[in-house]
Amino acid sequence: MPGSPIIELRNLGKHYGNTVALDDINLDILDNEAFALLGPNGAGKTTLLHILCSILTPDSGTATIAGFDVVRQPLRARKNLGVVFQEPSLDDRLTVYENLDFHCLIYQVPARERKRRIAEVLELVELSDWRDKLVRTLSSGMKRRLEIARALVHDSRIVFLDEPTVGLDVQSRARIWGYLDELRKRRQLTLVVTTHYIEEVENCDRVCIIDQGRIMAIGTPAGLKSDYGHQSLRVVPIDADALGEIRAAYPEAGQQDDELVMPVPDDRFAGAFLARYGNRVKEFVLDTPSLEQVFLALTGRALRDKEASGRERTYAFGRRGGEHTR
Ligand SMILES: Nc1ncnc2c1ncn2[C@@H]1O[C@H](COP(=O)(O)OP(=O)(O)OP(=O)(O)O)[C@@H](O)[C@H]1O
Repeated sequence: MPGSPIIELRNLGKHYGNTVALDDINLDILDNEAFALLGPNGAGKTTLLHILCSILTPDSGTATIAGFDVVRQPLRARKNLGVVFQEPSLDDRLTVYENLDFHCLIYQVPARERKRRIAEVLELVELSDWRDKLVRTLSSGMKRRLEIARALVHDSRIVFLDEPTVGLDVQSRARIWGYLDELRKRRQLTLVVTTHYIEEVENCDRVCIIDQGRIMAIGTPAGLKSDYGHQSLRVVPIDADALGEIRAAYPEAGQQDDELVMPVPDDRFAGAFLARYGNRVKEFVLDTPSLEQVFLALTGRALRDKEASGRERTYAFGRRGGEHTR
């Protein structure tokens, strides 16, 4: 169960020249919750995570992790943090084991514990059999799993994942969420995830919708849907006459090809429509509120531009030969 705040942001601001990346952000993330930052391209998600990791310095405001200020006490703030960055950051000239061992060394994991912890995280992400393989021989899905293992190996209490599933196929994405769920059952862990896959944030305890550096709404997926979503009725009339008749009766209906979409204002609406036009339609679907609708209502945009950016990144990654040697 989520507990008290473990990450606290107060009046946090960050500019790049004239671009406002974060505008007066106030936010508490709770111990042991799965928290999603959802926003389109350029919303400020990566900037926020980079400030929390002490990679970037904010222009104004404060951010603390477990009570430690990320600017004044960066080492202590980072001690309990595991990070999976958007861009792959493994050393592909080393083996799976060596990557993890090196990370343990940096985080001062005692030598006698290293082997056990590495074996544990490799088992979790199903890479035990790949322990001695060079990272360059792994598929992109396996590399992501290894990065997750690396973020966990120093027993981090908080894990940041910046677009952990971007560029992966549906099965690999489901697998990664499977590991994260399993992990949260095994131990206390706060997950902070940025994603543009709306279906992924349904798994999270709370979702923060961010756009142009500002928080638009925070809540549970169900709470956001009931506060900002709405039901809609989609019908396909039997012919052009029926379509014209229904359009005239419901001028608020939107039209897509031969389908009409009507906002549902109350519980009686669908029944009343059916009683009147039931024999004039060949398809009738009552859509439940979705987070997509919530996002659209709050930002005035769909998340599609973000998808293009994810794809571009994947292509860029492919152009570099699918490898990263940072
Ligand atoms: N180094 C930089 N120099 C100038 N502008 C930047 C820099 N990094 C980010 N920005 C701008 O700041 C804003 C926030 O970017 P940020 O990368 O934090 O967004 P994001 O939500 O993580 O999007 P994405 O997932 O596409 O990276 C954007 O307008 C972006 O163009």
